[in-house]
Amino acid sequence: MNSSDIRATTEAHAPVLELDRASVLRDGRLILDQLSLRVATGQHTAILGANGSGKSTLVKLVARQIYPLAHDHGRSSVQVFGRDRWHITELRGLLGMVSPSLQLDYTTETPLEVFDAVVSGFFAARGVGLDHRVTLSMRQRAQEALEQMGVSHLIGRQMASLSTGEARRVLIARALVHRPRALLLDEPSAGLDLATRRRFLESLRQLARGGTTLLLVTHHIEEVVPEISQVVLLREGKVLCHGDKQNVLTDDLLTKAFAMPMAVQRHGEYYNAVPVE
Ligand SMILES: Nc1ncnc2c1ncn2[C@@H]1O[C@H](COP(=O)(O)OP(=O)(O)OP(=O)(O)O)[C@@H](O)[C@H]1O
Repeated sequence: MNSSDIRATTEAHAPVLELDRASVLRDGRLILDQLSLRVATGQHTAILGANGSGKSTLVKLVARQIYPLAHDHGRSSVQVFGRDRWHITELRGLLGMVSPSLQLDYTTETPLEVFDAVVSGFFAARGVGLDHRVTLSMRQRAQEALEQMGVSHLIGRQMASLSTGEARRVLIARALVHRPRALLLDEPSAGLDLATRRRFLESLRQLARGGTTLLLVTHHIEEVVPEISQVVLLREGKVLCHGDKQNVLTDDLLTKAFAMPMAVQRHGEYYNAVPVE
């Protein structure tokens, strides 16, 4: 099945993500404990939590790198675009993913040129191999995605030579070659300076406005771009609270989530939180 067939057979209105009491056990420890949440198409969402709250585990669960405990009633507790079974390359066509560990894989010293890094997204491969048939339309799409992320000037450079912010944009361009319905971004602005972070967040806003559902997993409240309406707070592998951003980003709830007195600040359409002395 090619990616357009997959798109056609995947319900257009199925939620991006639906967790129904999903639990994950690792090394005998319950790391995610009966997590329930729903992200509808177009419902840009941030999943926030302190270190160790279970964010990376949740990302792995959605990416099908790990599996939840089975329910007695048989229905899987994790549905992505209305399905629980996915071939990973099929899933990438609909749900683009960028994470710090992916970035590490693509910026090692093993040579990889920027355009190849992006166009090889069509083959879910690291770079273009002899058995890959890169069509003209793939090339055009890769070029468009690089332009969309403002990094087409980097074509010809090696991935290992890019700054953190440049590499992050290139990897988002790679995820965008399929025109995914949603993007799952794990700690997207980690390692970016303040100005680069703001510019980067502006490009995420444009993607959101263009119809790509954003699913942001982070402990940085300031990454919650204005388009994000829903916030899920995780604490110790459980959903502490989820709902509209203005009801969740409160002193009281963030104090509980981070186990430290916190004060929420608003800067225009952005939020921040600082520990209270
Ligand atoms: N394979 C594993 N075996 C045992 N414990 C694990 C395993 N993977 C994660 N954990 C534990 O599960 C908890 C949640 O880990 P996870 O990496 O999901 O948290 P996180 O919210 O992503 O943290 P951070 O923000 O620090 O990356 C942590 O206490 C971690 O030590």
